[in-house]
Amino acid sequence: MSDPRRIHVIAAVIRDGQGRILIARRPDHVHMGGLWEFPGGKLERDEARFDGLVRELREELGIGVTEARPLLDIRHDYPDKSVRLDVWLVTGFEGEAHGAEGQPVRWVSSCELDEYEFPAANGPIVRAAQLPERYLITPDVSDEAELFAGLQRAREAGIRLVQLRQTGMSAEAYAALVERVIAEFGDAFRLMVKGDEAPGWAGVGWHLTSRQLRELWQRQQGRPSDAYRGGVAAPTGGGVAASSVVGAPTPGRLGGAGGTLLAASCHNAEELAMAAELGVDFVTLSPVLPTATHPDAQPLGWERARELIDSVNMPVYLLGGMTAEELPEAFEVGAQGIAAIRGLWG
Ligand SMILES: Nc1nc2c([nH]c(=O)n2[C@@H]2O[C@H](COP(=O)(O)OP(=O)(O)OP(=O)(O)O)[C@@H](O)[C@H]2O)c(=O)[nH]1
Ligand SMILES: [Mg+2]
Repeated sequence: MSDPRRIHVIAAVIRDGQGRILIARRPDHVHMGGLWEFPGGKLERDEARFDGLVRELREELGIGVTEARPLLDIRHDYPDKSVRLDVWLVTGFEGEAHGAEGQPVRWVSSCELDEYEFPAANGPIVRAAQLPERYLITPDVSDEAELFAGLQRAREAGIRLVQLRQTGMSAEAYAALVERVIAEFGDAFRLMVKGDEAPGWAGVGWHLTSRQLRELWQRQQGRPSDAYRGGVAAPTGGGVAASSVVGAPTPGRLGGAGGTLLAASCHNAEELAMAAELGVDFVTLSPVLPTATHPDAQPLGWERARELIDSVNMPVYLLGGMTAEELPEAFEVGAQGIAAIRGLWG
């Protein structure tokens, strides 16, 4: 299972009370020298992961970790070495972080992360650092006032990522609704929309159905990246974010937190692999638990969810029977967090 030649690295996304994140610059002479990184280093033999995290942050930054949880676990093969980047989110620490080994360190907002150059493996880590732990998918509601009241409650509950999922609407009516939601909640939410092509509104992301994911993946096979990008109608308003990750293996990607997020709905290993190959920013994986809306669907269960999350290097939101109560279990199996319709619709 685990390859003994793969180097197990613990890295930390450290978030302060204002939501800023700490990055450090790697010395010029080391592997990936001169690039920015999330502080951390190699786990020692027989060392527990949390102990390794605490040790590395004491050595490199002079801080004592008091609160942390796993954020993302990725495997990456550089030409000269293979790493497992075991990334933790640190939300509590004692002491003032400083470059204890002489390295420059900087506190930056999550959007500013896009402006720094990181090693190639770091793209998904940057995305995980920028994405919240709850992803609200709006339920079908009969009237717009009810929808807006629910969105207002979501905003007050601190929800920041929302998919506007209104079924049975014409494309025109849906587009008009999106514009009213942007006018009312544009600053509060990262909005994700459905549709046959990439949305044209600045900052609004596109959430692919699994059928669209498959079509997009098939169209991309054997095509140069430009053809792919042209083929899916790259967003006009938001623009395509320049990838800040050196040598990122994601030709033709539409994603980028500063630009337009691209997400996909996945249900199995095959769809997850397609999403990974397309370089989407994040996915939902469902159904994890039985739900009233899909009583016939066979739920994955937590252990299968864990295996599937482990098979890809992307932030995964678990969907299906999720409420905020399931968050600790979702983190435990390696998820970015939970996605829900009713479970997050206060
Ligand atoms: N700490 C850290 N390492 C990363 C990141 N991204 C990434 O590809 N790596 C790779 O993971 C490995 C981590 O090694 P490191 O140099 O930090 O290890 P360390 O602190 O234990 O130092 P050491 O060289 O003194 O043993 C390097 O090959 C580095 O290129 C990141 O964001 N943070
Ligand atoms: Mg290090």
